[in-house]
Amino acid sequence: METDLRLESSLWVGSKRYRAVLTGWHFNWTEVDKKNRDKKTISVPVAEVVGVEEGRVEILPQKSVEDKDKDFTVFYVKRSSSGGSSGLLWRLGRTQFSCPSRVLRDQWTKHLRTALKTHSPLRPHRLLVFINPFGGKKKGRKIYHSLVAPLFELAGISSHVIVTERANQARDHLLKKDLTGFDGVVCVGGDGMFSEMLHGLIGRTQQEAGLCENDPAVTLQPCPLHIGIIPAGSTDCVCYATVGVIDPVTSALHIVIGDSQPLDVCSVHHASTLVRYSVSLVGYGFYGDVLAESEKHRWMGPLRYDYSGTMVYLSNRSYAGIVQYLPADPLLSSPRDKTRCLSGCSVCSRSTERLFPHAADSGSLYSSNLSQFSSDSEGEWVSVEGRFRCVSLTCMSSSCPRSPLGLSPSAHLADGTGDLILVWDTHPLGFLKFLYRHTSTQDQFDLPFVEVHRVKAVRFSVPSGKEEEAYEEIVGQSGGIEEEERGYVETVSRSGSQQHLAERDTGRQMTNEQKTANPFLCGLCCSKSPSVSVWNCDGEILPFTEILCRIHGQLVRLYARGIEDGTAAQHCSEERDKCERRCILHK
Ligand SMILES: Nc1ncnc2c1ncn2[C@@H]1O[C@H](COP(=O)(O)OP(=O)(O)OP(=O)(O)O)[C@@H](O)[C@H]1O
Ligand SMILES: CCCCCCCCCCCCC/C=C/[C@@H](O)[C@H](CO)NC(C)=O
Ligand SMILES: [Ca+2]
Repeated sequence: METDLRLESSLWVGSKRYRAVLTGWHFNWTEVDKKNRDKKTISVPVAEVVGVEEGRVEILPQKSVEDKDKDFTVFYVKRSSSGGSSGLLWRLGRTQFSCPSRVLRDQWTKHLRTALKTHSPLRPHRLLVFINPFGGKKKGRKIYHSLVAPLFELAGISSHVIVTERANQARDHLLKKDLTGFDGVVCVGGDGMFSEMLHGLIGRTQQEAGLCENDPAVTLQPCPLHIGIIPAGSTDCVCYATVGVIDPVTSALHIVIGDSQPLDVCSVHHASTLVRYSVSLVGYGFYGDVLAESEKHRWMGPLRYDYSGTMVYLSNRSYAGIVQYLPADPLLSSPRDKTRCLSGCSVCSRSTERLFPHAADSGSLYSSNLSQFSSDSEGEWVSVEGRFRCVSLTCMSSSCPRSPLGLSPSAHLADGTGDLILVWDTHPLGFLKFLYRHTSTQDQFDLPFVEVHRVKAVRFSVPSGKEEEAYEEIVGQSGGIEEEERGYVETVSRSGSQQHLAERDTGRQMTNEQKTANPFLCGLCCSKSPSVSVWNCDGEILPFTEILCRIHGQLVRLYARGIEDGTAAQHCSEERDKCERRCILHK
């Protein structure tokens, strides 16, 4: 009874008879009672089948095969609801089937394997894995070998593993070494390790394409290799924001089945030079200060962020700045439209068509000649000046366990824009309210001193008097912050094009930047407030204050699928669980 990939037959799970059907996209099995009536159906998308093995196979705690020649075992993604994860937590499901004959068993295994190949074209075959042995609780090696490697083996993925011996080893490897034959790279660590992957892969891709990363106006080439993140750090924000949970097994399963999530990347430039790339937060003021303060208390572990957050909050600082931004098209989406970027997000899908208009013709996302920035940069820049508690630019929601909806709950992972959040100076209780709203579902933008703009580029500079003032602070002649300057400065002006803006990053500014880079680092221990903060770029402190940021739509791809809508995914999984429980009871 088979046509192409379709296969249908009776199979047994334990003592129960099932009618099993492979339709190409789905593998279903329906319990049939003694009167031939259908009972519950379990349906697994072929794309979520991890592996198919002959015999009765277990892989945990270690691989064992009972070679019954009429049996086969199917491993697949099973959604778990434990810990309130709404089905975002994935586990390896396993069902052992018995066939009436060996011929039928071979037909099933052959058809299922062919269906996998046909319907999951992005499954990796060969991966380059970097483990940071010192990340987080220093469990990277153990996490990889006990939880991840068995899943890779089951899925037939061969991996080349490098345990790093120094910071930036992974980045340098990706920049210089032969990467032929690899489908993707995987980091086992935290956001810092992910950042190494990001810089290595983007840099390598631009080198090979002959593009200059320093020029913010250049359209960068998207990276051909996918990035997988196995969370094993003390901050795993990128993993949380793209998968929805911080769990090595879930992330390994997303890699194994070849999920693909494009991601916007922000390039940060100073004086016409690339400083860093970011996917999450580029933040000045509060978030920069918290990071700088937390560096002094690394020994506290992840608790250092809470401690430093409190200290910085109590220090009650605001900073003068000029923020210029290039708004994104307001007709496409808005940071206050109350939507969430979920798996299969329509805003991001429409952006793919806009960002890669020729991809459908050529069959590849990577072969189109992009002009996303140049064509859209015709829009006008907006300029605001005043004192800010914080200035944050985030390419994604930047959700994390501390702030489950994130810095900008309606931001999109892959729409080619970022959200610029301006928190003007306000009284301490107002700012506390703003911070507190990050932890709840209350709208953190519904406050009179907060603005949010969906943007394609941002430039930040310090008012000219402040540069000199900051310099004087270093050499000990400064007068500090002038009280009457706190609060709004109602300047909204229009300035020239992005090209023009880049040209205005002069050598003179760079000299002053270097002068102003350091005073904050001793800020909290000094009695006087510094007049400049530092930039927090995905958890790294930038050495410059005056920067230009530009968002590059979908520059990299992760082995992830964004946040799934819990209810739909959960329903299928619960049905599957019920069936498995019944089978176990009847054994
Ligand atoms: N073998 C190594 N020795 C020292 N540093 C390393 C090594 N391998 C990677 N690193 C660096 O360690 C930094 C932190 O690593 P990672 O992000 O994996 O862990 P983390 O615990 O989340 O980090 P953090 O301590 O910043 O919270 C990264 O920026 C990376 O460059
Ligand atoms: C009164 C309660 C105050 C609680 C304030 C909680 C605010 C939480 C906001 C978290 C934002 C996290 C943004 C993400 C940052 C990452 O990019 C970066 C890299 O890991 N992490 C850090 C710590 O900078
Ligand atoms: Ca975005």
